[in-house]
Amino acid sequence: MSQLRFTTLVEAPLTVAFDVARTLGRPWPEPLEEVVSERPVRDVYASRRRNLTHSRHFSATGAGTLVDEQVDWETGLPGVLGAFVDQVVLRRRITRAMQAHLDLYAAAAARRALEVVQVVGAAVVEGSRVLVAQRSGGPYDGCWEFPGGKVEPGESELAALVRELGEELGVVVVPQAFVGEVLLDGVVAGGEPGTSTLRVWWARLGGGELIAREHAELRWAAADELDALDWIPADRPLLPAVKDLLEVVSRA
Ligand SMILES: Nc1nc2c([nH]c(=O)n2[C@H]2C[C@H](O)[C@@H](COP(=O)(O)OP(=O)(O)OP(=O)(O)O)O2)c(=O)[nH]1
Repeated sequence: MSQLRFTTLVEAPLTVAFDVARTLGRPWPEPLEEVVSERPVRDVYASRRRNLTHSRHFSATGAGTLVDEQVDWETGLPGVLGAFVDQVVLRRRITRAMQAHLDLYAAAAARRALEVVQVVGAAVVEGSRVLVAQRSGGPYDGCWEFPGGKVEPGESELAALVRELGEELGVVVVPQAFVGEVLLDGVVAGGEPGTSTLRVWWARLGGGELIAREHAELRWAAADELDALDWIPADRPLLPAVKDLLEVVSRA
């Protein structure tokens, strides 16, 4: 079996990176059959006739979505001819097709990302506790969340994080590192349901006095208290990463 791997960093949230990749289709004219699809993290396509498999894995990073692709193929032709076709002819064709496709894809995803409202949240850590906030009013009334909000047009994600925490809690925060990203399946700011995501950053307090200006309650929660809170459901997949963060920060 021959194999090629490609990685592309796309300036787009997970959902956009995934959806645009699927809309553009495969780098080959020949249709492939879908084998696995787990939006927004993974898809696998295969062609039985050519014995070719194309897998993509999408993961969130601080700089955007990392798309990891792998192409496996085997013509099944015997002997030296088979080795030549697999190792030289097809390898060259697949490389060329992928490179042309990936340039177009990254540009299309970055353009589409500008139309999607992004939400940022902060995991503010002090010692071995993280700040959690209870929403007041609206569809998630009474649910716990990471304080933050929507990124405004033209604003950077981290500028939005600092602004939102200043507005909501009266504090200055200093972002430290990216924690994780989850899909928001509801409508955010009138956008298409399921396109926005929440990206959470570890942050430290840099000044000011905490005040709940918009929330019902603020609480410093230890790792073993997180699961029992009534979270906005979309946030739950982030809890393992936040617990890991608490462990690392409290040990440092
Ligand atoms: N801030 C925050 N929002 C979250 C979380 N989880 C989650 O699903 N959301 C959703 C709820 C809202 O639909 C959207 C964020 O909206 P928001 O109301 O907090 O944003 P905002 O401060 O910019 O709001 P606005 O009043 O200016 O419209 O993201 C979370 O942990 N933190």
